[in-house]
Amino acid sequence: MQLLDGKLLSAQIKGEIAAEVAQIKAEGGKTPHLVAILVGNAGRSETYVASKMKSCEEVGMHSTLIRFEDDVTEEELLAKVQAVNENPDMDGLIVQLPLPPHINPDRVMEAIAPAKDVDGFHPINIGRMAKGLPAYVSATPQGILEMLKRYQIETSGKHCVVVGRSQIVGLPMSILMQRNDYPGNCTVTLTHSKTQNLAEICRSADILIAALGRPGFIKADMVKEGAVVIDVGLEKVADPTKKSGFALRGDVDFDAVAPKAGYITPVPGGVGLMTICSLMQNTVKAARREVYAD
Ligand SMILES: Nc1nc2c(c(=O)[nH]1)N[C@@H](CN(C=O)c1ccc(C(=O)N[C@@H](CCC(=O)O)C(=O)O)cc1)CN2
Repeated sequence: MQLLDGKLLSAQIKGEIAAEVAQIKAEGGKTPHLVAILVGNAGRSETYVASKMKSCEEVGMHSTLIRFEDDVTEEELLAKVQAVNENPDMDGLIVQLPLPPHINPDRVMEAIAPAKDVDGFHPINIGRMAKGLPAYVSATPQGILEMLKRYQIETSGKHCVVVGRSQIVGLPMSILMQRNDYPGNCTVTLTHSKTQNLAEICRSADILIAALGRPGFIKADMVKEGAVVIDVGLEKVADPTKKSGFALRGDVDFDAVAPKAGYITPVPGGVGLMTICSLMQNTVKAARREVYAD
């Protein structure tokens, strides 16, 4: 079994981004600028946004955090999105999810200018990605592709099973793994809560991507010997053995599955860290106007 080490890769990638940003600056170009909007403080959103801001600083990029209380109205939020859209100094904009229940996330995502949508959640970016056109690809799927590439994992002709059909991970991942490119050219099965014979389908996977948000759901008897196992889950679970009283767990029962897997991502230290790197990479692209020209 080989560990797919997100910590190691993200340190490498951040070094590469820092070098690219330094070069842009040396050539008199514009410093990439990421704006994050955080509404309230649901779950671990505060931690994730803080990590995004810190990463920008580490690679020499500008960042701005805009905070709203939980009771912000959708109109107020949309007005701020519009203001960032119109600000030429701001290259990329993300709105941290989840949003409070009174705000429609689809309406907010659609309000972000596609050229600044570095999360790749706007329907135009999802559609362009599906058609294989230049687009911002959502950060977690892009981070997984980067991981497969950097560990030179063969994907062509393999059976890739994606567990979970979320719009930000499962669905885009299934589209990306079937495209005629590397990583890709897989035969893909996208599974979800209504899928029958899930364990059997998972057992037939050469590449198993678990993104359903249920800690420890993927057990050893659901995994083929030698499979590549990618764990997107990240949940806080009670753990009395820890000083904090909790631990972070993925969707895969790591201790049971690891001895059977060919490659496996740890949680934490796997896919989550790659997500932040992809966001940085997309923001550099946005500053360079690589995906959408002015
Ligand atoms: N606007 C967005 N909202 C959300 C996204 C997203 O891509 N865009 N994805 C997730 C959360 N997420 C990014 O925002 C995210 C999740 C995990 C990590 C990460 O670094 N994980 C570390 C552990 C960190 C910790 O909790 O201590 C790891 O896996 O090692 C970064 C970003 C939902 N919302």
